[in-house]
Amino acid sequence: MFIDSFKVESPNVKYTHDEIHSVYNYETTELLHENRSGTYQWIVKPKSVQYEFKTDIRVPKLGMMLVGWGGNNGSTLTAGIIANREGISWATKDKVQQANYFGSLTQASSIRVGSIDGEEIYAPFKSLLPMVNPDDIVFGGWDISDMNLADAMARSKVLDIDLQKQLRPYMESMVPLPGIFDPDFVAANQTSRANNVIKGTKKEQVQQIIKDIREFKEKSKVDRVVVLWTANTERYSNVIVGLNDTIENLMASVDKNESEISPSTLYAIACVLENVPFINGSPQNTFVPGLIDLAIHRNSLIGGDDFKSGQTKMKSVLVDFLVGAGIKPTSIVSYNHLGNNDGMNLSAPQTFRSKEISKSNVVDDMVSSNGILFEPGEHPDHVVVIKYVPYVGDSKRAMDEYTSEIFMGGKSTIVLHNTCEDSLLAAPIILDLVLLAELSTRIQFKAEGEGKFHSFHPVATILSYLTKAPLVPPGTPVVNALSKQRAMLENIMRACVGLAPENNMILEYK
Ligand SMILES: NC(=O)c1ccc[n+]([C@@H]2O[C@H](COP(=O)([O-])OP(=O)(O)OC[C@H]3O[C@@H](n4cnc5c(N)ncnc54)[C@H](O)[C@@H]3O)[C@@H](O)[C@H]2O)c1
Ligand SMILES: O=P([O-])([O-])O[C@@H]1[C@@H](O)[C@H](O)[C@@H](O)[C@H](O)[C@@H]1O
Repeated sequence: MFIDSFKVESPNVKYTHDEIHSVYNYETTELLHENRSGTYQWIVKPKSVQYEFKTDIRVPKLGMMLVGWGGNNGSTLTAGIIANREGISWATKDKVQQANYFGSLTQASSIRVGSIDGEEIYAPFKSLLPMVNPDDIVFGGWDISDMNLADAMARSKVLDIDLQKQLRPYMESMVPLPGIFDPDFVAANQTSRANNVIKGTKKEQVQQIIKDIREFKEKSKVDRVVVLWTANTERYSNVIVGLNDTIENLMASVDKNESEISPSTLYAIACVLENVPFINGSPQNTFVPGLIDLAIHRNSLIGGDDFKSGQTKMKSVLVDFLVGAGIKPTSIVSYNHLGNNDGMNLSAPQTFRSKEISKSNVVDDMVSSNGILFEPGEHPDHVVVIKYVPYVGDSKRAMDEYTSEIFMGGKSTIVLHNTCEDSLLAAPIILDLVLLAELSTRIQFKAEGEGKFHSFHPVATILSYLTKAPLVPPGTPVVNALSKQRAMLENIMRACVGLAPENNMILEYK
């Protein structure tokens, strides 16, 4: 059965007019490696830590500023939200299609809240905590191409033409602000697009982005802004001692107009200085060490990297299943081709290399979780290929071959083939990233013994379900397995309303 909403009644949860306060017992373990009677043993001690969560339920009016607004993802997301807001339907060759949010964790997935009379009861994911309604989001952003959003939607060739015609009047007046462009960081084939760029030194460019955010806030009367990079994949920046390794060195490099500071890092600096959450949807190392330190120092949310949309999402499910089932994946070969502007930009070796890195590390945590299958340091062969094939446009083809060793020396090969519009996968992920980033800034918590409530660590691991290469604070484990990432997010939100983590035991029926 599906219910629309629910309220938790518990001595551990208090609702006031502006917050939900919950007291939550976190059941965890403490590990010790101790010498007991001459031999070292691992001792695992269950432990319970009491936490308090405070969630501000006053949902702000939210502005979403996209870097690369006029790209395939940016124009598709803008179009999709307007179509949902306006209740637009359109004729396809199969049927009359209604706008929807399929593919969005927050808008189109559900959570289990319990069972009654032998029936499981589910509710919308978004009913867990008050979140911004996508209908109320105000759009803005930057693009190095000055094309308005209606023309950009047509250029991207993603949405049905009947839908595009209906959306055009809403999108024609939306024109991206000039962006920071540096041809050294993207493929040479992108330069012809760059007719809308911010001039000046790097310091002046950062100042311009700050001014843009302030003016956008003022004009659109939003309370909060989240900025998200969905612009071209850049090459990796070189991380160099003295250049970008500390806050001071990074800021001094901006002042000195050092060429190795990338456009994405400049946008991120501006956001951190303005205390505006900044999310990186592409694979490059925007978050150089000096920037991570700056975000920590100013307690300003940063999250990334690289939307986990298609092939990699499948990989973080399939390899988790294989390793969890005691099957040993030994070779993973992932190939895809696509013909959109993203594919064209990735045809240069240096930008492809950024993607190769974010797509390759995704199985590491699953492999290292099973020492029965894998020796320390042993990894499956893992190859990632991307090719640019203009004819297929945004309709990405992904082909994967997984070979595994099974019982008694047997071999199992699984082959997957997926054809799908890349931007229709990414757009709902962008929406979720922005909504969840905003929500997480309204949550405060403290563990027993901690005097004051505080926010989550500014490096937002809570967003990792949505990214290929989750950015984590130094010394924090990276989790790529999709089910674990989803459970982490859902369980933290459940804790905020005093609900236990979903444990799937269903003991009441055993
Ligand atoms: N679609 C997916 O499934 C998916 C998944 C993961 C990551 N990504 C990443 O998302 C990004 C966007 O993808 P897309 O298909 O929309 O690409 P796109 O090329 O269609 O759009 C990128 C836009 O960014 C603009 N741009 C480039 N550099 C800029 C800058 N410095 N400042 C402002 N604007 C700039 C371009 O003019 C373009 O309009 C890519 O980096 C891609 O790798 C996409
Ligand atoms: O999420 P995923 O399908 O593994 O990865 C995708 C790649 O396969 C594709 O080549 C690239 O252009 C997209 O931007 C995205 O990164």
